[in-house]
Amino acid sequence: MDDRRRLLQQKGCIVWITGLSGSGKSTVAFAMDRILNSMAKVSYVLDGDKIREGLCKDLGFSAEDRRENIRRVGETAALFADAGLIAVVSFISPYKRDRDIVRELVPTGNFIEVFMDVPLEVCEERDAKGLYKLARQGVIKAFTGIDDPYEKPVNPEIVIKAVNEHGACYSPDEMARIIIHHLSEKGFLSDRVDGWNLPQNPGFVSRQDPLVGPNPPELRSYPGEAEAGVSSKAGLSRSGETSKFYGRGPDRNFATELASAGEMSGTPPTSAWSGQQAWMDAL
Ligand SMILES: Nc1ncnc2c1ncn2[C@@H]1O[C@H](COP(=O)(O)OS(=O)(=O)O)[C@@H](OP(=O)(O)O)[C@H]1O
Ligand SMILES: Nc1ncnc2c1ncn2[C@@H]1O[C@H](COP(=O)(O)OP(=O)(O)O)[C@@H](O)[C@H]1O
Repeated sequence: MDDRRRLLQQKGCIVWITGLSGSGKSTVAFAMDRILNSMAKVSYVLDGDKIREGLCKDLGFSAEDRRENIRRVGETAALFADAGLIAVVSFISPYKRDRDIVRELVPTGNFIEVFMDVPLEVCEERDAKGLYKLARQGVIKAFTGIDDPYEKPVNPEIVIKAVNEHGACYSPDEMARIIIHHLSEKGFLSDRVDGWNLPQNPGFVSRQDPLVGPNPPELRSYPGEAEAGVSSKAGLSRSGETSKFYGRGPDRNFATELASAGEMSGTPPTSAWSGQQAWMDAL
Protein backbone atom coordinates (compact mmCIF):
# COMPACT_ATOMS: atom_id res chain seq x y z
CA MET A 1 0.00 0.00 0.00
CA ASP A 2 2.79 2.43 0.93
CA ASP A 3 4.64 1.43 -2.23
CA ARG A 4 1.64 2.35 -4.33
CA ARG A 5 1.24 5.62 -2.47
CA ARG A 6 4.88 6.45 -3.08
CA LEU A 7 4.61 5.51 -6.74
CA LEU A 8 1.49 7.57 -7.37
CA GLN A 9 2.34 10.34 -4.90
CA GLN A 10 -1.20 10.27 -3.60
CA LYS A 11 -3.44 8.28 -1.29
CA GLY A 12 -6.46 6.45 -2.68
CA CYS A 13 -9.88 7.54 -1.49
CA ILE A 14 -13.52 7.79 -2.47
CA VAL A 15 -15.02 11.21 -3.10
CA TRP A 16 -18.74 10.45 -2.95
CA ILE A 17 -20.89 13.21 -4.47
CA THR A 18 -24.56 12.93 -3.58
CA GLY A 19 -27.52 15.16 -4.35
CA LEU A 20 -30.68 15.55 -6.36
CA SER A 21 -30.79 15.15 -10.12
CA GLY A 22 -29.59 18.47 -11.54
CA SER A 23 -27.71 19.53 -8.42
CA GLY A 24 -24.38 19.62 -10.29
CA LYS A 25 -22.86 16.25 -9.31
CA SER A 26 -21.50 15.38 -12.76
CA THR A 27 -20.36 18.94 -13.39
CA VAL A 28 -18.21 19.08 -10.26
CA ALA A 29 -17.00 15.48 -10.69
CA PHE A 30 -15.60 16.06 -14.18
CA ALA A 31 -14.15 19.46 -13.24
CA MET A 32 -12.33 17.75 -10.36
CA ASP A 33 -11.08 15.01 -12.63
CA ARG A 34 -9.70 17.51 -15.11
CA ILE A 35 -7.94 19.62 -12.49
CA LEU A 36 -6.53 16.63 -10.62
CA ASN A 37 -5.21 15.07 -13.81
CA SER A 38 -3.53 18.33 -14.79
CA MET A 39 -1.84 18.19 -11.36
CA ALA A 40 -0.57 14.70 -12.28
CA LYS A 41 -2.96 13.08 -9.79
CA VAL A 42 -4.77 9.95 -10.90
CA SER A 43 -8.53 10.07 -10.55
CA TYR A 44 -11.45 8.37 -12.23
CA VAL A 45 -15.09 9.40 -12.37
CA LEU A 46 -17.85 6.87 -11.82
CA ASP A 47 -20.92 8.74 -13.01
CA GLY A 48 -24.51 7.59 -12.67
CA ASP A 49 -25.45 8.13 -16.28
CA LYS A 50 -22.51 6.10 -17.64
CA ILE A 51 -22.63 3.27 -15.09
CA ARG A 52 -26.33 2.79 -15.70
CA GLU A 53 -25.55 2.11 -19.36
CA GLY A 54 -23.18 -0.72 -18.48
CA LEU A 55 -22.41 -2.20 -15.07
CA CYS A 56 -25.91 -1.45 -13.80
CA LYS A 57 -28.00 -1.52 -16.98
CA ASP A 58 -30.21 -4.22 -15.51
CA LEU A 59 -31.33 -1.90 -12.70
CA GLY A 60 -34.20 0.57 -12.50
CA PHE A 61 -35.22 3.05 -9.83
CA SER A 62 -37.07 0.99 -7.25
CA ALA A 63 -35.63 1.27 -3.73
CA GLU A 64 -34.17 -2.21 -4.11
CA ASP A 65 -32.54 -1.44 -7.46
CA ARG A 66 -31.10 1.85 -6.25
CA ARG A 67 -29.61 0.00 -3.27
CA GLU A 68 -28.01 -2.58 -5.56
CA ASN A 69 -26.80 0.21 -7.87
CA ILE A 70 -25.02 1.94 -4.99
CA ARG A 71 -23.66 -1.35 -3.67
CA ARG A 72 -22.02 -2.21 -7.01
CA VAL A 73 -20.64 1.26 -7.51
CA GLY A 74 -19.43 1.39 -3.92
CA GLU A 75 -17.55 -1.88 -4.27
CA THR A 76 -16.02 -0.69 -7.55
CA ALA A 77 -14.97 2.63 -6.04
CA ALA A 78 -13.45 0.83 -3.05
CA LEU A 79 -11.28 -1.24 -5.41
CA PHE A 80 -10.15 1.90 -7.22
CA ALA A 81 -9.31 3.55 -3.90
CA ASP A 82 -7.38 0.46 -2.82
CA ALA A 83 -5.43 0.69 -6.08
CA GLY A 84 -4.43 4.22 -5.06
CA LEU A 85 -6.80 6.20 -7.27
CA ILE A 86 -9.00 9.08 -6.28
CA ALA A 87 -12.39 7.57 -7.13
CA VAL A 88 -14.89 10.34 -7.80
CA VAL A 89 -18.43 9.00 -7.60
CA SER A 90 -21.44 11.04 -8.70
CA PHE A 91 -24.74 9.32 -8.00
CA ILE A 92 -27.97 10.57 -6.49
CA SER A 93 -27.52 7.83 -3.86
CA PRO A 94 -30.67 8.96 -2.04
CA TYR A 95 -30.56 6.60 0.92
CA LYS A 96 -28.34 7.38 3.89
CA ARG A 97 -27.94 3.74 4.87
CA ASP A 98 -26.56 2.78 1.46
CA ARG A 99 -24.01 5.60 1.54
CA ASP A 100 -22.98 4.63 5.07
CA ILE A 101 -22.42 1.04 3.95
CA VAL A 102 -19.98 2.26 1.28
CA ARG A 103 -18.21 4.44 3.87
CA GLU A 104 -17.44 1.27 5.81
CA LEU A 105 -15.78 -0.38 2.78
CA VAL A 106 -12.66 1.81 3.01
CA PRO A 107 -10.37 2.73 5.91
CA THR A 108 -11.67 5.42 8.26
CA GLY A 109 -11.29 8.86 6.75
CA ASN A 110 -10.91 7.64 3.17
CA PHE A 111 -14.57 8.23 2.30
CA ILE A 112 -15.31 11.89 1.64
CA GLU A 113 -19.00 12.57 1.36
CA VAL A 114 -19.85 15.68 -0.63
CA PHE A 115 -23.42 16.91 -0.35
CA MET A 116 -24.69 19.06 -3.21
CA ASP A 117 -27.05 21.12 -1.08
CA VAL A 118 -29.11 22.51 -3.93
CA PRO A 119 -32.84 23.01 -3.32
CA LEU A 120 -35.33 21.03 -5.36
CA GLU A 121 -36.73 24.25 -6.88
CA VAL A 122 -33.30 25.14 -8.29
CA CYS A 123 -32.76 21.65 -9.73
CA GLU A 124 -36.25 21.69 -11.19
CA GLU A 125 -35.68 25.12 -12.69
CA ARG A 126 -32.48 23.84 -14.34
CA ASP A 127 -34.17 20.63 -15.52
CA ALA A 128 -31.28 19.98 -17.92
CA LYS A 129 -32.75 16.67 -19.11
CA GLY A 130 -36.43 17.59 -18.95
CA LEU A 131 -37.02 14.78 -16.44
CA TYR A 132 -38.59 16.92 -13.70
CA LYS A 133 -41.25 18.04 -16.15
CA LEU A 134 -42.01 14.44 -17.05
CA ALA A 135 -42.04 13.49 -13.36
CA ARG A 136 -44.51 16.29 -12.57
CA GLN A 137 -46.68 15.06 -15.44
CA GLY A 138 -46.56 11.57 -13.97
CA VAL A 139 -44.81 10.15 -17.03
CA ILE A 140 -41.79 9.16 -14.90
CA LYS A 141 -42.66 7.51 -11.62
CA ALA A 142 -40.63 7.43 -8.40
CA PHE A 143 -38.51 10.42 -9.33
CA THR A 144 -36.18 11.51 -6.54
CA GLY A 145 -37.40 14.65 -4.81
CA ILE A 146 -40.85 14.46 -6.47
CA ASP A 147 -42.40 11.15 -5.47
CA ASP A 148 -39.36 9.33 -4.13
CA PRO A 149 -37.33 10.35 -1.07
CA TYR A 150 -33.89 11.94 -0.81
CA GLU A 151 -32.28 11.53 2.60
CA LYS A 152 -29.80 14.35 3.20
CA PRO A 153 -26.41 13.46 4.63
CA VAL A 154 -26.29 14.09 8.37
CA ASN A 155 -22.62 14.94 8.77
CA PRO A 156 -20.95 15.11 5.35
CA GLU A 157 -17.31 16.07 5.04
CA ILE A 158 -18.16 18.80 2.52
CA VAL A 159 -21.33 20.73 1.70
CA ILE A 160 -21.59 22.67 -1.53
CA LYS A 161 -24.46 25.11 -1.73
CA ALA A 162 -26.20 26.36 -4.86
CA VAL A 163 -24.95 29.91 -4.42
CA ASN A 164 -22.42 31.78 -2.32
CA GLU A 165 -23.23 34.42 0.29
CA HIS A 166 -23.47 37.05 -2.45
CA GLY A 167 -26.09 35.01 -4.27
CA ALA A 168 -23.79 34.12 -7.16
CA CYS A 169 -23.51 30.62 -8.61
CA TYR A 170 -20.27 28.75 -8.26
CA SER A 171 -18.39 27.90 -11.40
CA PRO A 172 -17.54 24.22 -11.91
CA ASP A 173 -13.89 24.93 -11.12
CA GLU A 174 -14.77 26.76 -7.90
CA MET A 175 -16.79 23.79 -6.69
CA ALA A 176 -13.99 21.41 -7.67
CA ARG A 177 -11.38 23.50 -5.82
CA ILE A 178 -13.36 23.26 -2.60
CA ILE A 179 -13.10 19.48 -2.73
CA ILE A 180 -9.49 19.39 -3.93
CA HIS A 181 -8.52 21.74 -1.12
CA HIS A 182 -10.02 19.27 1.36
CA LEU A 183 -8.10 16.38 -0.26
CA SER A 184 -4.90 18.38 -0.03
CA GLU A 185 -5.46 19.25 3.64
CA LYS A 186 -6.10 15.62 4.47
CA GLY A 187 -2.92 14.45 2.74
CA PHE A 188 -4.54 12.57 -0.15
CA LEU A 189 -2.48 14.46 -2.73
CA SER A 190 0.87 13.57 -1.24
CA ASP A 191 3.01 10.53 -0.49
CA ARG A 192 3.54 11.83 3.03
CA VAL A 193 2.14 10.31 6.16
CA ASP A 194 1.50 12.89 8.89
CA GLY A 195 3.38 15.51 6.92
CA TRP A 196 6.63 13.58 6.52
CA ASN A 197 8.06 11.91 3.44
CA LEU A 198 7.92 8.15 3.25
CA PRO A 199 11.28 6.46 2.64
CA GLN A 200 12.08 6.77 -1.03
CA ASN A 201 12.97 4.05 -3.53
CA PRO A 202 16.63 4.19 -4.54
CA GLY A 203 16.93 6.64 -7.39
CA PHE A 204 13.41 7.90 -6.91
CA VAL A 205 13.20 11.62 -6.40
CA SER A 206 9.93 12.69 -4.86
CA ARG A 207 8.10 15.16 -7.01
CA GLN A 208 6.67 18.22 -5.37
CA ASP A 209 3.00 18.28 -4.75
CA PRO A 210 1.70 21.34 -6.59
CA LEU A 211 -0.56 22.14 -3.66
CA VAL A 212 1.36 21.02 -0.64
CA GLY A 213 5.00 21.74 -1.41
CA PRO A 214 8.12 20.46 0.35
CA ASN A 215 8.61 19.58 4.00
CA PRO A 216 8.31 21.09 6.46
CA PRO A 217 5.15 22.69 5.17
CA GLU A 218 4.26 26.18 6.19
CA LEU A 219 0.72 27.00 7.20
CA ARG A 220 -0.96 29.41 4.85
CA SER A 221 -4.44 30.64 4.19
CA TYR A 222 -6.53 30.99 1.06
CA PRO A 223 -8.78 33.99 1.56
CA GLY A 224 -11.17 33.09 -1.24
CA GLU A 225 -12.23 29.91 0.51
CA ALA A 226 -13.64 31.86 3.44
CA GLU A 227 -16.28 33.25 1.12
CA ALA A 228 -17.09 29.96 -0.53
CA GLY A 229 -20.22 29.28 1.52
CA VAL A 230 -19.20 25.72 2.18
CA SER A 231 -18.42 23.71 5.25
CA SER A 232 -16.36 20.67 5.96
CA LYS A 233 -15.30 18.61 8.94
CA ALA A 234 -11.80 19.87 8.32
CA GLY A 235 -13.01 23.34 9.30
CA LEU A 236 -12.80 24.49 5.71
CA SER A 237 -14.72 27.73 5.51
CA ARG A 238 -17.14 26.67 8.21
CA SER A 239 -18.95 29.69 9.67
CA GLY A 240 -16.77 32.06 7.71
CA GLU A 241 -13.52 30.88 9.33
CA THR A 242 -10.38 31.59 7.40
CA SER A 243 -9.36 28.31 5.89
CA LYS A 244 -5.80 27.05 6.14
CA PHE A 245 -3.70 25.00 3.84
CA TYR A 246 -0.10 24.04 3.48
CA GLY A 247 1.71 25.81 0.70
CA ARG A 248 5.22 26.45 -0.44
CA GLY A 249 5.79 30.16 -0.29
CA PRO A 250 4.29 33.58 0.17
CA ASP A 251 4.17 34.23 -3.56
CA ARG A 252 1.93 31.23 -4.28
CA ASN A 253 -1.56 30.52 -3.13
CA PHE A 254 -4.10 27.81 -3.67
CA ALA A 255 -5.93 29.68 -6.41
CA THR A 256 -2.70 30.35 -8.27
CA GLU A 257 -1.65 26.73 -8.03
CA LEU A 258 -4.91 25.50 -9.41
CA ALA A 259 -4.99 28.12 -12.11
CA SER A 260 -1.53 27.15 -13.26
CA ALA A 261 -2.44 23.48 -13.08
CA GLY A 262 -5.38 24.27 -15.37
CA GLU A 263 -3.15 26.09 -17.79
CA MET A 264 -0.88 23.07 -17.93
CA SER A 265 -3.73 20.83 -18.92
CA GLY A 266 -2.44 18.15 -21.24
CA THR A 267 1.20 18.88 -20.43
CA PRO A 268 2.94 17.16 -17.54
CA PRO A 269 3.85 19.79 -14.88
CA THR A 270 7.62 20.19 -14.83
CA SER A 271 8.01 19.75 -11.08
CA ALA A 272 5.68 16.77 -11.05
CA TRP A 273 7.43 15.11 -13.91
CA SER A 274 11.01 15.53 -12.75
CA GLY A 275 10.72 12.74 -10.17
CA GLN A 276 9.51 10.25 -12.74
CA GLN A 277 12.25 11.29 -15.15
CA ALA A 278 14.89 10.83 -12.44
CA TRP A 279 13.51 7.40 -11.67
CA MET A 280 13.60 6.36 -15.34
CA ASP A 281 17.15 7.72 -15.71
CA ALA A 282 18.22 5.54 -12.79
CA LEU A 283 17.12 2.33 -14.52
N1 LIG B 1 -36.96 7.90 -11.19
C1 LIG B 1 -35.77 8.51 -11.27
N2 LIG B 1 -35.26 9.10 -10.17
C2 LIG B 1 -34.06 9.72 -10.25
N3 LIG B 1 -33.31 9.80 -11.38
C3 LIG B 1 -33.79 9.21 -12.49
C4 LIG B 1 -35.03 8.54 -12.48
N4 LIG B 1 -35.24 8.06 -13.73
C5 LIG B 1 -34.19 8.39 -14.47
N5 LIG B 1 -33.32 9.10 -13.74
C6 LIG B 1 -32.00 9.54 -14.24
O1 LIG B 1 -31.04 8.67 -13.65
C7 LIG B 1 -30.01 9.41 -13.04
C8 LIG B 1 -29.80 8.94 -11.58
O2 LIG B 1 -29.15 7.73 -11.56
P1 LIG B 1 -28.41 7.27 -10.25
O3 LIG B 1 -27.79 5.97 -10.58
O4 LIG B 1 -27.51 8.37 -9.80
O5 LIG B 1 -29.60 7.10 -9.20
S1 LIG B 1 -29.57 6.36 -7.79
O6 LIG B 1 -28.34 6.76 -7.11
O7 LIG B 1 -29.59 4.91 -8.03
O8 LIG B 1 -30.78 6.80 -7.10
C9 LIG B 1 -30.43 10.85 -13.00
O9 LIG B 1 -29.28 11.52 -13.46
P2 LIG B 1 -28.69 12.81 -12.77
O10 LIG B 1 -29.56 13.91 -13.26
O11 LIG B 1 -27.31 12.87 -13.34
O12 LIG B 1 -28.68 12.66 -11.29
C10 LIG B 1 -31.62 10.94 -13.93
O13 LIG B 1 -31.21 11.50 -15.13
N1 LIG C 1 -22.92 25.63 -9.95
C1 LIG C 1 -23.81 25.63 -10.94
N2 LIG C 1 -24.50 26.73 -11.23
C2 LIG C 1 -25.40 26.74 -12.23
N3 LIG C 1 -25.69 25.69 -13.00
C3 LIG C 1 -25.05 24.55 -12.76
C4 LIG C 1 -24.08 24.44 -11.72
N4 LIG C 1 -23.61 23.18 -11.70
C5 LIG C 1 -24.25 22.53 -12.68
N5 LIG C 1 -25.10 23.34 -13.34
C6 LIG C 1 -25.97 23.00 -14.47
O1 LIG C 1 -27.03 22.23 -13.94
C7 LIG C 1 -27.38 21.19 -14.84
C8 LIG C 1 -27.26 19.84 -14.13
O2 LIG C 1 -25.90 19.63 -13.82
P1 LIG C 1 -25.35 18.15 -13.66
O3 LIG C 1 -23.91 18.26 -13.32
O4 LIG C 1 -25.71 17.33 -14.86
O5 LIG C 1 -26.17 17.66 -12.39
P2 LIG C 1 -26.40 16.18 -11.85
O6 LIG C 1 -25.25 15.35 -12.30
O7 LIG C 1 -26.48 16.35 -10.37
O8 LIG C 1 -27.71 15.73 -12.44
C9 LIG C 1 -26.44 21.31 -16.03
O9 LIG C 1 -27.11 22.03 -17.04
C10 LIG C 1 -25.29 22.12 -15.49
O10 LIG C 1 -24.66 22.88 -16.48
